[in-house]
Amino acid sequence: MSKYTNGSSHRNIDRIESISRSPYLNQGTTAPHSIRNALHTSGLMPFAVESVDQQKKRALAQLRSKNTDLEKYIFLAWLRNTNVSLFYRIVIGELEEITPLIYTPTVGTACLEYSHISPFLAPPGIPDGLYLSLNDLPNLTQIIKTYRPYPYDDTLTPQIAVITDGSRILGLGDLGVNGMGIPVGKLQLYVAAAGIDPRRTLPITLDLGTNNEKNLKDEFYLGLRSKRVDDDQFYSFVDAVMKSLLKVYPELLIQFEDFSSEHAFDLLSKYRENTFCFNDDIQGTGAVVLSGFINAVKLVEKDVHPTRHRLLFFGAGSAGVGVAKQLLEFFKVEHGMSEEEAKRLVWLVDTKGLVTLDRGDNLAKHKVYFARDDNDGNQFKTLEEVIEYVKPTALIGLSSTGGVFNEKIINRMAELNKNPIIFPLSNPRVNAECTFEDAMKGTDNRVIFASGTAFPEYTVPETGKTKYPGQGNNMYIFPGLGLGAILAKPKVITDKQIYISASALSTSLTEEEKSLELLYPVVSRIRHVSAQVAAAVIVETVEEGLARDKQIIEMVQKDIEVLKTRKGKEWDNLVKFVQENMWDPDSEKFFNTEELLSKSKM
Ligand SMILES: NC(=O)C1=CN([C@@H]2O[C@H](COP(=O)(O)OP(=O)(O)OC[C@H]3O[C@@H](n4cnc5c(N)ncnc54)[C@H](OP(=O)(O)O)[C@@H]3O)[C@@H](O)[C@H]2O)C=CC1
Ligand SMILES: CC(=O)C(=O)O
Ligand SMILES: [Mg+2]
Repeated sequence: MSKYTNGSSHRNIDRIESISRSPYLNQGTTAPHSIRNALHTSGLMPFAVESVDQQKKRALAQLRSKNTDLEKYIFLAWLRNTNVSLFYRIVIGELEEITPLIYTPTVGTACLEYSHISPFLAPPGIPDGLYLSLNDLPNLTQIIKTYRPYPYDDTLTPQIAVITDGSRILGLGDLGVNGMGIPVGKLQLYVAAAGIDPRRTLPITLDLGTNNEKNLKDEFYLGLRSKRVDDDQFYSFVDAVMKSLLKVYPELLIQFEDFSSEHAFDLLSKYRENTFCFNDDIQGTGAVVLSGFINAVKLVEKDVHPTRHRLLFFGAGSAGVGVAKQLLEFFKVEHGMSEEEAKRLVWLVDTKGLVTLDRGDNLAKHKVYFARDDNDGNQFKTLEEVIEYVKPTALIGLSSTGGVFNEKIINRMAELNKNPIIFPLSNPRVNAECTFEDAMKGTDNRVIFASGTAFPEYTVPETGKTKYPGQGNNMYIFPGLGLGAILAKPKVITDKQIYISASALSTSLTEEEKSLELLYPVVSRIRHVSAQVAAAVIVETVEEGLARDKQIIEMVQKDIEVLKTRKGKEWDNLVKFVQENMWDPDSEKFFNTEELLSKSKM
């Protein structure tokens, strides 16, 4: 006989057990004795009932006692998988310290080690994310339906899925199923930075094999031990996953993440017109760099007219081309340039040198749009040669090639420009094209800088003045973009929503941040910034007639003109509305002791 057919008292015991073991509902050492009695957990921990502050203090002390960032990552994963509220309380309270531990750079180290560490990240039965392998093809819908990260809390359906196939994890290449750290990390930022309910997030890794020999030879590698499938199998598997996902969760927002570039572009163009989805590396990165670029343009405006910029992209993959396309929109929208004129401001470099139409190789589809045809037959192989030819005002690194912006390159940028814009955006830190310190030293401290992974501030020895690097990472965009879309409920994500998220991020800086010449707001403000990005996305969605949430349509439509200015009390009210809809580990709305007690008696 099944345990569920064994009478109501057994059902109640099952329920009590799943509440007390739920990483979401259990309160650990802060649970009052009334709760411990009701949940039959008295005696399972020492007598003391401590305050939330004390519980946080202990967790932080433990975290800080670890010797390496990977140990900290493992500790934090365990904490998240055993006590959700405590984990997010410390993340939200210490964003600057903890973001680099759950996201880039440490998530890169964790992904490299994922098969070695993942069995130790959570208690049995608590999954880190959903793995879907080629062998699951006949059962996809059933597997998706039964995936339950937190026992008991199964009434809430996921709102956002981040999905990867592990084929291009940060700048680390093909990591196969070890890429799971990325969807897991991104979704933690959705919770911490934008207040998506953690129970409504769905990290997914597709296992279609790996071409990573190191993984294939690693005795502990946990994915399929075969080479990646061909394109036909790839696209039909992804299609089957998409269909099953949307069958089970029709309203789900899907974020494509860290797919190899050609697949990334193809998947986006295949699904974007009819599915609620976006690609973070192409569109999220495009938006975050656009935002930093808008602020950089303002800083150098007195020396370089905005339409006179010359943008050199080192790296022509999903991120490089995605960013170039987004910057093109800026020149068109803000400066009235034609598409052809704006396109002329962009030069791409890949492993073969300057991307030109007459280079003699078969260009990948996504490179053709920006391939130059005005090079008079000349080909430029090295970055030095291209810099001499282009004389860029901005050098943007999305190549995963650590240190390639060497002293000579940085010095040359400083000779060519009063304030060179240098963005080494590759992740994790070891893959950044240069460090902030090198960029400062190589430009007599004149650089306008943003990197994908945070670098420490730099104090100029001669003046004692401290300068702060920008962090041009899509974490400033995707949480707010996703939250705005989830609230407004359009059926698709449009280019205009992406553009507006960049614009809203660029105007979200405080006067103090502007006075420090920052390109991005400080990370500790990311929750407020995401609310602003979300509010702007909501307004744009209503403006485009795509919003489907009645309350939002009513609220926004009547004040739409003033809301578009992102100023005034109407704007403040909309941001407040967004904030009220954000999940918060300290809110009674989400953790209510009385409710817990009544649930245990049901
Ligand atoms: N800051 C942020 O928010 C984000 C950062 N990124 C980072 O951007 C990087 C690139 O991502 P993505 O575009 O998807 O990756 P891809 O692998 O698709 O693209 C890398 C590009 O760099 C080129 N490249 C690699 N090595 C060299 C070299 N030695 N010289 C010249 N060109 C080179 C490649 O050339 P070829 O085409 O010839 O192979 C390719 O065009 C990653 O490190 C990723 O972490 C990505 C998204 C967001
Ligand atoms: C940040 C990010 O999305 C990447 O490096 O791929
Ligand atoms: Mg990515």
